[in-house]
Amino acid sequence: MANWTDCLNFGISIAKQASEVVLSAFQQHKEVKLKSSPADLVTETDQRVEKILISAIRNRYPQHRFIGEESVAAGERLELTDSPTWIIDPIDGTVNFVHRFPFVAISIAFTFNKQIQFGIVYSCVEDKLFYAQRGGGAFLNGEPLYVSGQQDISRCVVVTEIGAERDDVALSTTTSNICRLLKLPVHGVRALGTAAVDMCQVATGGADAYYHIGMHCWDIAASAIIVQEAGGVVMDTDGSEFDMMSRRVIAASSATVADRIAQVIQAFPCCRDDEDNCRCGATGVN
Ligand SMILES: O=P(O)(O)O[C@H]1[C@H](O)[C@@H](O)[C@H](O)[C@@H](O)[C@@H]1O
Ligand SMILES: [Mg+2]
Ligand SMILES: [Mg+2]
Repeated sequence: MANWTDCLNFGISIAKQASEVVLSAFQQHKEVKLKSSPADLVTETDQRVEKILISAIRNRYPQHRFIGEESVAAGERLELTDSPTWIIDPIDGTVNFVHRFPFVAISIAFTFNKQIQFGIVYSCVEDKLFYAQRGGGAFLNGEPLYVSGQQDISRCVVVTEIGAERDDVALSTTTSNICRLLKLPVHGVRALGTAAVDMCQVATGGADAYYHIGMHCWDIAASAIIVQEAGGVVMDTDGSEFDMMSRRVIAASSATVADRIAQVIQAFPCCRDDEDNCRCGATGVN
């Protein structure tokens, strides 16, 4: 059984180093480019942080492979193999970063044999380091994390996102899902603007569930294992097993709450991340 602890520790150290780049740019003016929609932004800092992370990892682990949000956006093929693979979102919450809304994270997941072995989500402005290794528990700044265990949907705070998809079908599905949950009722619905930090709230017990349709593997792969190792449940919105490439996810404090949300919400169609002609994450931005 391979032990990836050295990779995890290296990942944490480079996430903290890279966050210095994010924080030094946070208050500065940013040049913004558009990707898949007018709400899907990228800055030079996103691209620079991804290059810093990948070159540092490649230098230490030359045989490892990468799936990086901005590399895919620049046209690199997205292919998950059995090889050790780093799945990187250099800035999760780029809209927040551009607007100086203080929830931006570096998200790094690591897979082997296509199974997530560890995840790191570093919320830079908050200085909150979430991480988990398979079988080793979940932590926030070194303290163990546990989900709320809530079983009653009417006592839940649910986190979701109004993503970058702004076509009529996505918007009507997204808003009707929120209305259906509010009518159950749930205690509240929240959105921080970063899928990774949203989902980590479930691991802390501060939220009881998170769901999203349309995000990408790099948005949620790290936080998925953090929720699982905190005792939570992660699955597809249709109730099937979690599939990080499907662009649909429910993370919850319990299977009861996850199943209830799967009954209530609907998904809009979007191509899989690993679909060859899926151009949702890539727009040839250089
Ligand atoms: O900020 P990025 O890395 O682009 O990720 C966001 C994604 O683009 C949005 O569609 C989602 O709604 C956010 O939750 C992601 O964090
Ligand atoms: Mg993201
Ligand atoms: Mg990003």
